[in-house]
Amino acid sequence: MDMLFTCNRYTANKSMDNCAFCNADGDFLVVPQKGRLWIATECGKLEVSPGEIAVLPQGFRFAVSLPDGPSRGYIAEIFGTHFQLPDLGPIGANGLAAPRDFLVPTAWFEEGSRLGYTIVQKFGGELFTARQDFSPFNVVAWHGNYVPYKYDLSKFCPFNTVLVDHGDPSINTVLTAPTDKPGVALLDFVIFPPRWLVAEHTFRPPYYHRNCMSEFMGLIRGGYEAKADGFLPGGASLHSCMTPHGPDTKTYEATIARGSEAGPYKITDTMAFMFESCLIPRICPWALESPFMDHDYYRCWIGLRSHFSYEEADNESDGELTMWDMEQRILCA
Ligand SMILES: O=C(O)Cc1cc(O)ccc1O
Ligand SMILES: [Fe+2]
Repeated sequence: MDMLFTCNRYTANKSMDNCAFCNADGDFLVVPQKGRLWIATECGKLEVSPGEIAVLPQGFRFAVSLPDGPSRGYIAEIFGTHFQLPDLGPIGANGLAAPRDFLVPTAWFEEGSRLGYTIVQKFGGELFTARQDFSPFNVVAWHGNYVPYKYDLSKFCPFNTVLVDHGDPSINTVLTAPTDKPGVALLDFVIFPPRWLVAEHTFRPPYYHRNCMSEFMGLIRGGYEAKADGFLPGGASLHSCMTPHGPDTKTYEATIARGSEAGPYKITDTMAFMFESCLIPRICPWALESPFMDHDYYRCWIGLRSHFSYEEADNESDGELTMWDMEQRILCA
């Protein structure tokens, strides 16, 4: 199976009744934004609240109930590989998402006949149905580690710069679906949790950049540090590879006004995330034609002006050659 991915938003106003779903194509990573999900799986039950995530691996049958009524959120789907914890590299043994915080269900089963029970199976991108007269949730015990699981994002232990410069968002990777190329992900699930900003002489919000990855972002709670206006919980943005982006004008001006000596500052009431992929996504007509598409998004950068001062700059390198840094991955302005 080729390594592919999809990014989706879901909305639901009705619990699944006498039916279950199964994805034969790939794994789902579910990010609820509003309303809890009670997910019955063949391995047992998971209750997943906004602020938590669930992974439903390829091939598991599951049924979702909505204890809080209408619900919405985001789903990433990956094909050809599975999610794993990122390699912590120089961070060492502790930090980011800890293995002990990933929770799996205990076995749970139901007995008795369930007439006309429907299994909806996604297979090769198409949906098929099958009828049976019993519940698929008749597994009394299981063992192994290929299993649905959930994770509470508030358990994440963020790392960040403690002196200067803005770290790459990969420092906040919760789960990654790797490719064969080290450091290049089919899909990284990255979060932007509440945390202290302490960097000095640094533009603290996300830098202006364009890069080789495609960035689908969502907001679970509160606001996002790079967008003072317009990015609301439940919304989504897509910056495909090499599309320039960065903080909106309001965020930029407020940051510059604080100056380079801004003291420690805690970002609170926020939980944004990113599905980041090395592949270039195609946007489906449903999304392109949505009445909720923000055709004025570009306006968030109108009025950006340079605060660069030629007099203060070191301009001694006129015409000189300098060493090429082969590691350069991101273009920042
Ligand atoms: O574009 C974004 O808002 C996401 C992002 C955040 C960050 O802190 C650094 C790079 C990046 O792409
Ligand atoms: Fe970005």
